Amino acid sequence: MEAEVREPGDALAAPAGWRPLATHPVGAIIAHYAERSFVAGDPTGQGIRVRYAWRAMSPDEACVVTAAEPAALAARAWFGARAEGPPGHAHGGSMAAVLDEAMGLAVWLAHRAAVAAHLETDFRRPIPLGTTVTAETTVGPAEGTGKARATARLVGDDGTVFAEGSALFVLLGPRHTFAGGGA
Ligand SMILES: CCCCCCCCCCCCCCCC(=O)SCCNC(=O)CCNC(=O)[C@H](O)C(C)(C)COP(=O)(O)OP(=O)(O)OC[C@H]1O[C@@H](n2cnc3c(N)ncnc32)[C@H](O)[C@@H]1OP(=O)(O)O
Repeated sequence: MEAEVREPGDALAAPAGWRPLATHPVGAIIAHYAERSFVAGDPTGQGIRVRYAWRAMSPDEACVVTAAEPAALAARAWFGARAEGPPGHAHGGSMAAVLDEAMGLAVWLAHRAAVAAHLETDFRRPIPLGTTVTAETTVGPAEGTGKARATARLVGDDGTVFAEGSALFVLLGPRHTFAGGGA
């Protein structure tokens, strides 16, 4: 039987100073993708619920210069009973999945469509089921022929850092074939 887990209520709302992702011109496309994704695609389910937000970056903050409107991406993420790993706590894979997608979409927003080539995760503290955290992301500039590094961390509302991730993304170009799907 699944444990009783506190519902997020309004906790998934965008943090102060942030706006829903769908209100950004590129973010609207990303939000469309997120609606179908394994991570954010079940906004009322008992697994992971994720809601993305963006804010404009000031010129001195924007290490990314390729985007027309440099924007930072954050997510609010809630871990429900179906995201369980250790009893009463979030599965590490669910935490890594949130980090991965938040970084990936941050790279999309900063550069263009990309996929993760390499992902690292440090689990710092267990996340009790029913907790809502903020996924904070940073994205570096484009490197070489089309790569970008990103970081993300899952932070509780009391400042607890639950997990940290870093990843290398390959920016998709004409030689890549990720536009379609299915076997
Ligand atoms: C309309 C448009 C729709 C588009 C629609 C897209 C749908 C996508 C949505 C995703 C939204 C985000 C979601 C969350 C992010 C995921 O979770 S994405 C899913 C997980 N990732 C994957 O499935 C990717 C699987 N891997 C691959 O397809 C290929 O290995 C890759 C990553 C595309 C790279 O292939 P490639 O471009 O042929 O690679 P290659 O030329 O060998 O390497 C390019 C560069 O990357 C480096 N590199 C490659 N792999 C690695 C590695 N593992 N470690 C270190 N360096 C590496 C190479 O050394 C090289 O560096 P340079 O020589 O340029 O300095």
